[in-house]
Amino acid sequence: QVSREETDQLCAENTGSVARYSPSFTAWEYFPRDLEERRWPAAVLAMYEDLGLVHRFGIERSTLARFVLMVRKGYRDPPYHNFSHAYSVAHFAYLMLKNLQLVESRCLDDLESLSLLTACLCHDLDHRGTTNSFQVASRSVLASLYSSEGSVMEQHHFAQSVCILNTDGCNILSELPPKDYTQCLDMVRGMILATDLSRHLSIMTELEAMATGGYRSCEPRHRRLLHSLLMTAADLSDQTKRWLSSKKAAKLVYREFFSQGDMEKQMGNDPSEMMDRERAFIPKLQIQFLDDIALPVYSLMGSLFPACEEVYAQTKANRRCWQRMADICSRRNATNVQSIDVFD
Ligand SMILES: Cc1nc2ccc(C(=O)NCC(C)C)cc2n2c(-c3cc(OC(C)(C)C)ccc3Cl)nnc12
Ligand SMILES: [Mg+2]
Ligand SMILES: [Zn+2]
Repeated sequence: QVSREETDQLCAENTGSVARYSPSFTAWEYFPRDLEERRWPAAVLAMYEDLGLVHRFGIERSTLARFVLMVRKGYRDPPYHNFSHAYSVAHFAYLMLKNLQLVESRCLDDLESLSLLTACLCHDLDHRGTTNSFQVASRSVLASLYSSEGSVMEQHHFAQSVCILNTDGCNILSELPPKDYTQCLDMVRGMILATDLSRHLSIMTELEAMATGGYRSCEPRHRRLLHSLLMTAADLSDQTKRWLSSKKAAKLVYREFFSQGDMEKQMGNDPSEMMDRERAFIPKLQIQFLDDIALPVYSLMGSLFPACEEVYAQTKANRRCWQRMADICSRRNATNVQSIDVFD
């Protein structure tokens, strides 16, 4: 649980305007992890307030403070999938809501805005730094619980979110009428499940059709598709920031992948190239990941929301940097993660 003084201290924080955290807090290029770590919970409170969600849904400040502190406690400390990732993903959702005016333009309503920010904050709760397939291969408890429906980790992340909401004094949705409460939880569940890569890949065709034909807010399917796209755009947002920040984030992802690969070797299994520190050539893998997964997401965002073009442009710029690194590294035939440190 969370101590009383911690909650009171956070609650007392005059979170005030978001400019207190940085003059560029609402800029696409702002890297939220540049804010000192102990101020992240206060910045999350400020985002809920700045979006008008505290007032609109009658959220008690102390409840929101306890909720955010419980969520922070609910994250473990793997290299990448820790609270700093959750906080960054929530910040990007805030940027999209703010800069694309998703509620003002009636693409989303208030309840979807509340669901999106909350889903982002909770979307990787209790992550162990290993993938869904590793859960199944290692016969983890989570696999025994969830592998029949797939999305093992994402189902667990949602279950953990519900646990926190059901903890005394942490239910930020308690003032919602029953219908809205159920709808919000249902949307948070769909949004968290949308961050399973295989689910994302399975809706790419529908997303492209929606981007070509235009978003129709009157169609429930379009709204669900938009929820999913916004979640993946937020989940990958490290790749839309300046080069050094996005490269550093990528290295943390590979630190997780490589330690999973080490465990797979100990289990007598052969890890995929991406997980194998002996075989992986990160620049090439990153170019593949950006081309196959990240760039299409921001290209779709750019075609649905012109104000998002610069995000797509920065991600393309980062891909060019990986290409330059691939050319230089392969000339020096330096292959593994240590060699790319020379660019720090
Ligand atoms: C820098 C960076 N490189 C990555 C390289 C590879 C992969 C990967 O999973 N490849 C699997 C093969 C089968 C293609 C993910 C990477 N990745 C993610 C990420 C994205 C996720 O899924 C959504 C958000 C739905 C796209 C889910 C989990 C993660 Cl860790 N975040 N940052 C990264
Ligand atoms: Mg995840
Ligand atoms: Zn994530």
